[in-house]
Amino acid sequence: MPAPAPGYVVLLPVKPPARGKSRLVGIEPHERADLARSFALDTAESCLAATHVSAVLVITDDAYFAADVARLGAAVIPDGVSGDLNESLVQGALEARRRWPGLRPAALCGDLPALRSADLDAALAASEGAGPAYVEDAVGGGTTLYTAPHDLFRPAFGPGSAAAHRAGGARPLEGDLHSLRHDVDTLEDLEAVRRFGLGPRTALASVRVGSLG
Ligand SMILES: Nc1nc2c(ncn2[C@@H]2O[C@H](COP(=O)(O)OP(=O)(O)OP(=O)(O)O)[C@@H](O)[C@H]2O)c(=O)[nH]1
Ligand SMILES: C[C@H](OP(=O)(O)O)C(=O)O
Repeated sequence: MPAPAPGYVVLLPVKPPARGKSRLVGIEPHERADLARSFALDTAESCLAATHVSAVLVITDDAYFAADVARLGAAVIPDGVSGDLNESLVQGALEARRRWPGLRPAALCGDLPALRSADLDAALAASEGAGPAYVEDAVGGGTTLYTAPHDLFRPAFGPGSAAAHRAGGARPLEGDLHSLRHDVDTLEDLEAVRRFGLGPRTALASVRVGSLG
């Protein structure tokens, strides 16, 4: 009989919304921050609703955002190394291991405002097994999810991250996983994910952005 699937702790890094999502151009700074914050809260909520997710650990240096996401039920820690996403994820994984020793870490981008819990569950179920695994983004070349047992956890997010994860021994997860592959960097990306169903905060925030209406 196969061993039972491990539960996962999602590590969700979120740049302070007032500084993140700089490629959302042509809107006011407060509108960009409102969208960035909404993307991350909707992503967190979808993670918390996933069957294979037993905990969500948000990594952020924004105290206001930390309070908002904690109200949803996520745990929160600050960046381990400010400005270094991958090192902060490594430190987040160490903290996750201390808090939840039985859970496998999965790093997920916080800009998936149309994420469906079913897609996340499908990816996590498919990542069972010994080695690291990742989900390539819809554009190609980037990564939206990376998971590995603690001893092999070496995230390499950033430009060319899919190739970097592959070079590090991770296997790409196949399948549609549409809502999980579509991270939102631009307003065009936001339009593209509407067909999957925007999370509630993002839907409202996009109505508040007059130029999107
Ligand atoms: N905690 C933390 N999260 C980060 C950091 N850099 C990026 N992230 C998060 O990692 C995920 C992927 O990053 P990007 O798509 O590059 O997001 P971004 O930096 O807000 O966007 P751009 O300004 O367009 O580069 C998003 O959830 C970001 O909020 C960091 O230094 N610390
Ligand atoms: C974090 C990065 O995402 P992007 O900035 O390309 O959305 C990646 O794909 O590794």
